[in-house]
Amino acid sequence: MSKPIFTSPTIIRRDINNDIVSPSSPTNKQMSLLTSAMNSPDNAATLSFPKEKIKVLLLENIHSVAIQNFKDQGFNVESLSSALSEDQLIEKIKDVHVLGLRSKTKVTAKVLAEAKRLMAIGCFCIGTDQVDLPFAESRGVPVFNSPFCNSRSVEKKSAELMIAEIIVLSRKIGDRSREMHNKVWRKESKNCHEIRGKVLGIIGYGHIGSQLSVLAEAMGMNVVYYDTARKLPLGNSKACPDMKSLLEMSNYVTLHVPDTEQTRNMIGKDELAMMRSDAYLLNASRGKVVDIAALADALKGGRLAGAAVDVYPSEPEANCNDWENVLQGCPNTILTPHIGGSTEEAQEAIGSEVSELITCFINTGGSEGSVNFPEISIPVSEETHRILNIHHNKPGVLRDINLILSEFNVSSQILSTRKQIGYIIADVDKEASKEIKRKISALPHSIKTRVLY
Ligand SMILES: NC(=O)C1=CN([C@@H]2O[C@H](COP(=O)(O)OP(=O)(O)OC[C@H]3O[C@@H](n4cnc5c(N)ncnc54)[C@H](O)[C@@H]3O)[C@@H](O)[C@H]2O)C=CC1
Ligand SMILES: O=C(O)CCC(=O)C(=O)O
Repeated sequence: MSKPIFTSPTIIRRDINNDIVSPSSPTNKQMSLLTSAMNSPDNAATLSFPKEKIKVLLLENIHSVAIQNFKDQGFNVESLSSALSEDQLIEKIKDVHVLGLRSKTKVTAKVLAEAKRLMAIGCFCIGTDQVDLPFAESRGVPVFNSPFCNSRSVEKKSAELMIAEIIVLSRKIGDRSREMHNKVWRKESKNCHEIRGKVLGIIGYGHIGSQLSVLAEAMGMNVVYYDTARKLPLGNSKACPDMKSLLEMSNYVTLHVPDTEQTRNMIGKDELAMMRSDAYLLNASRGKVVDIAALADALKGGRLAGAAVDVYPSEPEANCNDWENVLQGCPNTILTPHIGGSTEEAQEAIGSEVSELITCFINTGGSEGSVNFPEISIPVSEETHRILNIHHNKPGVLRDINLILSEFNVSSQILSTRKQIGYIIADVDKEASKEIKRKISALPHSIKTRVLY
């Protein structure tokens, strides 16, 4: 899981070249630590940032380790405990360079269109469905996440949570506990079962699903899974040819798929009807994957033995005391407020990983770990300046860039493309960087160009 991460701005090591520095603070030595020259429509003139002018907006209570990492870089950090609505975000995003969020803030095309200075987005979680990734890509904004750190609590944290819920459902602990709090002593074993020897059906056998598979087998369960991609079966687990066969044979069905057009409402009335009437459904993936009205009907009608739900089609932006949901009051139903990734261990690891990926991108241009951007990095050199160029991926653009570069001494160069954009890093002679930057910025297909030195 660990990737080499640059936490310090090693490429930038001397006083800023006055030709490139913003006239507003030419003597600030700090400015030598980071110079960013972006040619987006709003800041076509060369811009150089003192580090404290890099504005980082963190939403949804991101772990303090991330705040500290950004502050250690000298960035200006604002951290809020809740999500922001689209309108609130549009208002705030205008002068933000780095946006950090978790699962609730929606970064729509409308928001991104206003984000003229945005250099990077950090999803301090696994899922990235809350960000319009193609639009961010088209604007040259890389999105980073933490695909692994969250996993054991969801995989690891979450996988641990799922194991806990499987046992709690099987022994009806939720209902018994609620009764005890209401003075009811009801000791019974009817419809309570061991999990050993039971079939766990995992839909989505990725990081979380496969971690869960290992834990479940260790507890004596038989694991089957269904995934649209070919997956290596871990331990004795077995792939199902289709979702129907998994639904029919499983005592527990657990969902670990991303939110996509294909997975929305993938469990509805028909799929619930395929499940055994003594089976349980668990969903800690995304709320829209399950039709919760149909699930509530099945639970109330006794057509399912219970459910554990962590995610909902609509979730509040912050903690509240007036949350309402159709699943409230359903028998043997555990409802949790999207806590699959909420352990201190996971939040700290995520905070650290994502802030380091973003810092690396800002300080060196290295884009490894991005989910919507060409992933490249090359070692930094003391001897050169670094040109970073993001451009529309059109025929001829590389020829035009290389024509410019061919006039100068280039010590290293790397290019990678995705559907819409190309990203090039070139290390060039120090004296030439300003001119190269100016020429490449002027190319019709350039989206953003930065110089690091
Ligand atoms: N409740 C919570 O707090 C958390 C929820 N999550 C959610 O869990 C999801 C899964 O996380 P990971 O396992 O890390 O993701 P992953 O990307 O490693 O695995 C997802 C798997 O689902 C499969 N898949 C995609 N579409 C499918 C379909 N239509 N049918 C069957 N399989 C399909 C993929 O091939 C992949 O193997 C995340 O996308 C996120 O939405 C993640 C962390 C915490
Ligand atoms: O903890 C969170 O806010 C989000 C967890 C989650 O859903 C994810 O990692 O995708």
